[in-house]
Amino acid sequence: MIMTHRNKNTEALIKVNNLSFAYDKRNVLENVNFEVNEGDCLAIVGPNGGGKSTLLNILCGELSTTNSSVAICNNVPSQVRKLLGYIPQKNYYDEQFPIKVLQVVLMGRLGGKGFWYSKYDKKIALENLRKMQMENFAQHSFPSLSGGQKQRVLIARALATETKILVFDEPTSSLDVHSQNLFYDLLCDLNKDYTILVVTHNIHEVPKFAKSVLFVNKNTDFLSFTKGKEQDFYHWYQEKINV
Ligand SMILES: Nc1ncnc2c1ncn2[C@@H]1O[C@H](COP(=O)(O)OP(=O)(O)OP(=O)(O)O)[C@@H](O)[C@H]1O
Repeated sequence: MIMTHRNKNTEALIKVNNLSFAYDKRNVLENVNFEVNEGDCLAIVGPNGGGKSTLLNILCGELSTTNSSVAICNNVPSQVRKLLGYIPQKNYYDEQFPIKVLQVVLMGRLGGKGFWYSKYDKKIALENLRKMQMENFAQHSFPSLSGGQKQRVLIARALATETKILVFDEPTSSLDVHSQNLFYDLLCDLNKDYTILVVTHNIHEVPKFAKSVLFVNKNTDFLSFTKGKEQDFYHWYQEKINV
């Protein structure tokens, strides 16, 4: 297992440099440093309350920092929100609201231009539904889909923003074992075209998809993952969690 340092030949997509963040003067992230290269598939792990969601919110531009400690493609996150496609753990639609699958994906095309979609937007939405093998569900009611199908639609919505980085928050928490395995196959497939970040508590699933791992517990530690060296990863994780 090779620890911590990255190949510097390519410029990192995400650069975090001496990031600290506090809620009400209480630091929840302290002196955080890491980089994510294009094509990486990064698992973000750590205990409850360690700061994973806070870090994601900063990367997605939802929480701002006072200095220039975070750069996405050399920009401040809030200026390049479209570069990160966030796929939430749960969907936040009212389960009774009769929104169609295609309308959910078209939301990925809203970009400060109001609720107006062009033919091109519709083409992009349908193309991404096809990629997720959900094209035949375009006119179905979104709330009527299964958890796994909803997840594929939400991925299609993120892809429709023409994003570079896909960000998953606890993606397998409501999936059965078969759907989890299908999801990890899908993740590896998506990773051919997109850089991926996955927040997970499912440590035993990490070796199925991760190329690197970030442990977050106020501070962070970064690990490059080597296939076949899973035991090294588990030891590293145990050491971190027992501190
Ligand atoms: N909006 C907020 N205001 C004040 N404190 C907050 C807020 N959001 C999170 N916190 C606190 O910040 C700390 C980090 O929370 P965060 O949700 O980032 O951790 P996490 O690693 O994502 O946790 P989990 O694994 O439980 O989802 C926690 O102590 C939490 O109580």
